Amino acid sequence: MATPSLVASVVLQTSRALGSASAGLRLAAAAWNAARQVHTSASSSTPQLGGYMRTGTGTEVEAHPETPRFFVTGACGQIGQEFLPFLRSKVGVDNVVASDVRTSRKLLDSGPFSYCDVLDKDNMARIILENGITHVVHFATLLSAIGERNPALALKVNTHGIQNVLDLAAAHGLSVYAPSTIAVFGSSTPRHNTPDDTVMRPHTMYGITKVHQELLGQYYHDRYGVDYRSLRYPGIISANAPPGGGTTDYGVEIFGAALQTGHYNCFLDSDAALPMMYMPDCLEATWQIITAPRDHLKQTTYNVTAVSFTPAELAEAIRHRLPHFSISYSPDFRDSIAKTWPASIDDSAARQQWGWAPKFDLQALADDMLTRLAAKYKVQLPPELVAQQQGSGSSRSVVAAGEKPAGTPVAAAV
Ligand SMILES: NC(=O)c1ccc[n+]([C@@H]2O[C@H](COP(=O)([O-])OP(=O)(O)OC[C@H]3O[C@@H](n4cnc5c(N)ncnc54)[C@H](O)[C@@H]3O)[C@@H](O)[C@H]2O)c1
Ligand SMILES: C[C@@H](O)[C@H](N)C(=O)O
Repeated sequence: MATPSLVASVVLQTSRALGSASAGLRLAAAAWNAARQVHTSASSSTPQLGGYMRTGTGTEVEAHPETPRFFVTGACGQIGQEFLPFLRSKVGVDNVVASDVRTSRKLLDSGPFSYCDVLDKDNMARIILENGITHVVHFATLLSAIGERNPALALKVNTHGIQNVLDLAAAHGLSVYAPSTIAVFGSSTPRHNTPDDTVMRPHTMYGITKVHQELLGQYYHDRYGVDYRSLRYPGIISANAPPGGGTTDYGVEIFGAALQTGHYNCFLDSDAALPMMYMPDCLEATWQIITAPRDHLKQTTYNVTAVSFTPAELAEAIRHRLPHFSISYSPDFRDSIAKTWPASIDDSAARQQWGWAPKFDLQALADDMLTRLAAKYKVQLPPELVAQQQGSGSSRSVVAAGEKPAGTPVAAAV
């Protein structure tokens, strides 16, 4: 069966090749709409057009909109802030409704925004119906460290949030993308090259709620036909938005400290190896899984990674550009969490089934972070890094599909 994702992604790729963005979007919208009607009528998930309270029969007006329309929860977070402009550049500003329980001037000025607490299912239903939403991107979550500070709230937000999203998806025939995490694994999981399908006995409340999310997504897919897709992100490193309270946050903080004070006191120990990814790779992976042809996907959740490194190795990559940078270590409870997570993960299924291939290795990531943050903090960078960045136009290190990036070799990240 031709899925909306398949048809629209083929059309988007074709239009990209033709170099015509607006024509491409129109084509994609038409193809998406045609395929979506086939998909919806053939799906085992019958939209309850009278709403989930079954108060009437409703009309089809909002069920088959002209274009894919996205609703993003937790849009003010580290990933949401960067995914929002990325997604809007692909599908159009007005086809993406951002939401969160907080906001910013930038977010409000950038396109449609609605206040939405993911615990409030009625409000979420209202936004979905009023805006003709077809896809939910669910980012609203409490991360690992903040979750250990308030486990009861993490349990509530993380489990009820995804349940509300999935219930509404089943009721209204929506597709759902909700990321998972390497935190689903625990100390009894194989720690190196961790496969997709393995022991999941996490020790944090965050990890427990994400195992629940993965299983619930699979259940709604199998039972109600919900097109649920998920990636297990590693730690995400980004220059624009600050991280939201996780164990991998050191990987962002270290750059600000290096440029502003020349020293960083790390809350993980020097040898705490973790899988990581730079934000541009995270955005691409997310778009790729959302638009991947349904029949290419053999599972609902995939491991994805780019590079594995320890705090000491990241410090070395920074010192390569800023020789005076120094680091000290004061491991706290986050180090204990990190030690229960994989040092590296196996993402070969993602590579084989839908073509996942990261572009940034450790040094490329470090160089790009330093360049962007130096501009933000108005700090002078070493001339050779400036020259190299200007010369290449970008510090990307393209990694061929199926290869591991050239950072720390996975086997050595022990
Ligand atoms: N950032 C990473 O390194 C990383 C790694 C693995 C997985 N993930 C996953 O990616 C997703 C996004 O993570 P992030 O790093 O952007 O998180 P974040 O903490 O930066 O952002 C989460 C957002 O959710 C919002 N939120 C919290 N409670 C809410 C509620 N009740 N209703 C609505 N919004 C609420 C917060 O205000 C915040 O803006 C999460 O599912 C997370 O598990 C992130
Ligand atoms: C790994 C991930 O899920 C998040 N960055 C955290 O540390 O909690």
